[in-house]
Amino acid sequence: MLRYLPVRRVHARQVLDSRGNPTVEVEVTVGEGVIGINGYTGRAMVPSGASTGKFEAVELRDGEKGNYGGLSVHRAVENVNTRLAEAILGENALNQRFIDHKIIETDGTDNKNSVGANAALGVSMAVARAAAAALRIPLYQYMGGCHTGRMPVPMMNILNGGRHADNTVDMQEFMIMPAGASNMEEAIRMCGEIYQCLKIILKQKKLSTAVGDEGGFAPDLEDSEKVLELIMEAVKKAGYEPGKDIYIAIDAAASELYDKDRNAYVFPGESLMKGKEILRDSEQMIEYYERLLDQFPIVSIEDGLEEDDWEGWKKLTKYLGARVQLVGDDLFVTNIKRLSCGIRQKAANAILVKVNQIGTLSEALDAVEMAQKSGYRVVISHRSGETEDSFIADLAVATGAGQIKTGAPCRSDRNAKYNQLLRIHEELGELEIYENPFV
Ligand SMILES: C=C(OP(=O)(O)O)C(=O)O
Ligand SMILES: [Mg+2]
Repeated sequence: MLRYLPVRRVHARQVLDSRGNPTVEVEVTVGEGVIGINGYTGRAMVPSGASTGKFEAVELRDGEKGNYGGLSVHRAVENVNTRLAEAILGENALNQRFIDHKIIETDGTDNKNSVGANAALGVSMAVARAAAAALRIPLYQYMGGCHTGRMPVPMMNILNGGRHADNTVDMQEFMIMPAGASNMEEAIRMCGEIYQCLKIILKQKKLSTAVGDEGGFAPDLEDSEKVLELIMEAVKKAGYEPGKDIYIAIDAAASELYDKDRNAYVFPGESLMKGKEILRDSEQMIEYYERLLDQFPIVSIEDGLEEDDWEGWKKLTKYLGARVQLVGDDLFVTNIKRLSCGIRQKAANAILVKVNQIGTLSEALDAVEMAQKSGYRVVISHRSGETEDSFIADLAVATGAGQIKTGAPCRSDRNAKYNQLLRIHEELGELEIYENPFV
């Protein structure tokens, strides 16, 4: 029986992400024999956010001494090749929690600012991949266990705004959810068809079909209502019924809109398009969401308020929590300390899980477990800066999260995840579970 699988080699290098910025790639080789003969290698690439929460673990970049305008990650790469390698060489790759403990101990800070969350995560994910490879089982099964079979409903971001695009749309993400599909393949097909219909509609209306960071279209539009009307049109044009086959999810990314000095959320694009300044305070934001819920089949609102406004989040949850999923992204940053604070206060009712917000796989899994035990829903998520690594597709299946947010179906960094889900769909066959999380 294989109980001890020693880490034999740890190696990192700098590669590029989907925004053309440097990121960390790590390879970990495990096994008894000579490297390359009896060893198994796992490789992982680390994503990167643009609208990062201020409580996230720290992504280490080189700054003034680096290149790529300071964005290079040579220091993080060096930390993998020296400090983290020393810490885990010879340790058992089958004990992910112990490996992650060694990573956390080596870093020694609260927010991974010593080795860098990018260095930490690259090692953590690569170890999991190598272990799964050595056991010759799929990654989702290694992380999720023998009963794994629940596929995630995609939250597919087809219209980008906020920090992810240079248009006048202030809210960051407008997503479609094929809750009416019967399996993963159908879900991805429905979304893909709607995406193409949206492109045709935008073209007909002489609106831009250029895309934002996550591959969603990024035209200049007046306000969120206009965005949602266009999406409704695209859903119908593709032959689907809004509110039955397709639901809507929004990521307001409100921390990015919040102006502390004015204690209000500023909508610069809407202000520009309407020729007057549009500001909303916390209460007005809640009223605004309520109006949108009355008009459109929205089932999920992420980061509806900013990351420090616990009182606002409590109110938001009290007023709208029974009606809609309220997802904490910047609010929780995949951190069990912040999540338990939210659970205690009844703030939000779901968590967005981004592995690089916390920096190790075990800590991300702890956040998923805490949420699920507390009746909070879970959405596994990509970052706006992504790579061809499809790790989160396996993670979404492994955790049975039921939802995945991983962008539009038109860029290889996003399709890496959808294509992996299609492979898992094929592998699971009739045993696949695909359910509408909102019934
Ligand atoms: C994916 C997101 O964006 P970023 O990666 O820029 O934080 C998000 O805010 O949910
Ligand atoms: Mg978000």
